[in-house]
Amino acid sequence: MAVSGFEGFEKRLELQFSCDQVSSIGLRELDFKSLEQVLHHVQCTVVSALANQHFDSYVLSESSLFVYPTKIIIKTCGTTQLLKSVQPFIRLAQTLHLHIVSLRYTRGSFIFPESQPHPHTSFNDEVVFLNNNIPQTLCYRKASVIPSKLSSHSWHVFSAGAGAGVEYSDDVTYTVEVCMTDLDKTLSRKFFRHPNDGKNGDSAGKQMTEVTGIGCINPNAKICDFAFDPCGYSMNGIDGDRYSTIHVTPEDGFSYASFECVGSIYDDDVPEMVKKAVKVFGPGTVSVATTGAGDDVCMRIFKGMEKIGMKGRSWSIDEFLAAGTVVFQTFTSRRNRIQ
Ligand SMILES: C[S@+](CC[C@H](N)C(=O)[O-])C[C@H]1O[C@@H](n2cnc3c(N)ncnc32)[C@H](O)[C@@H]1O
Repeated sequence: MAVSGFEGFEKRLELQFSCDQVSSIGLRELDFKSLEQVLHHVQCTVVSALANQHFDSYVLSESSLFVYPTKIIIKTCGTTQLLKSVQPFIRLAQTLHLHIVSLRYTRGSFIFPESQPHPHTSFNDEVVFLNNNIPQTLCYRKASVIPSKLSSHSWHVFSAGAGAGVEYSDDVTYTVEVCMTDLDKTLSRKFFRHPNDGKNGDSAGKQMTEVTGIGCINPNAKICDFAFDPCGYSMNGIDGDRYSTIHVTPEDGFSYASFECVGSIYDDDVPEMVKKAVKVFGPGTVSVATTGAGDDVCMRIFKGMEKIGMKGRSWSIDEFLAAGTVVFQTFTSRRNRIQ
């Protein structure tokens, strides 16, 4: 951990691959040892895993990894070097005759930016690194920092694709990334372990899932959870072909929690899930970045947040040829106002 405190804000990478003849399991064919070697470059490890017929999910020492037949999603926090996984993942996929067709990198604003190692020393450094480490075939590129009215919350996006709209052309799903800071202190305490409780990371995590209400956010999801010692919590939820994930840094002074899930334009349970997830933490500030959803989904998220006492502070939109529309909303709790 950095001397200042633990950096909760995750870096997130989504890599989409394609192949002339994709086997039914595609990237899921990669052996665990190869994945561990990539994670070694990033500087994190697997602490727990869960899979179904659609994808594999891993809880990491710093956040999560999801492996689908043609897609990898990895988010890591702390001082991990996430972008060092780009080339190794592309090379591993090539061994299965899969080639990369799009990449999306997103993150919020670090609480402790000065503690980040290269290439995460600044967004500019990250963009230079990405431009130098992805193939020329990903020629539709754009980097943007989406601002908000809260100086502590901006949304950093880099997207690259082999064709305009290649990633989302026939995709009916969208992604919601929620970042929460200044968590309610009483609720945060639930993410601290009890000394000598005789539990391990898995059983303590299971108990946290139950007592905090996280298990009720999507009652259909199977959950893989882990409690860190002395505090901290991570979970992956799997529901058919959709994942959800929560990570919690409960320490006072730099408390942070994130919720991420996938929605479909054909159903409308995501705004309700976002509302339930935010209620678990009672945060002072919340940002919600929605990628590839329509206005009505964003409006329902906005209204849901206002219903639970959050005041909408900003709503910004940016367009990415390779990723679609990104809507970035911020909120503050009516219990306090943080600039
Ligand atoms: C990995 S978890 C969740 C990460 C997530 N991005 C977040 O901050 O919400 C981080 C929390 O676990 C705690 N923790 C305890 N042991 C840890 C370990 N070995 N590796 C990473 N975090 C650990 C940290 O202090 C922090 O509170």
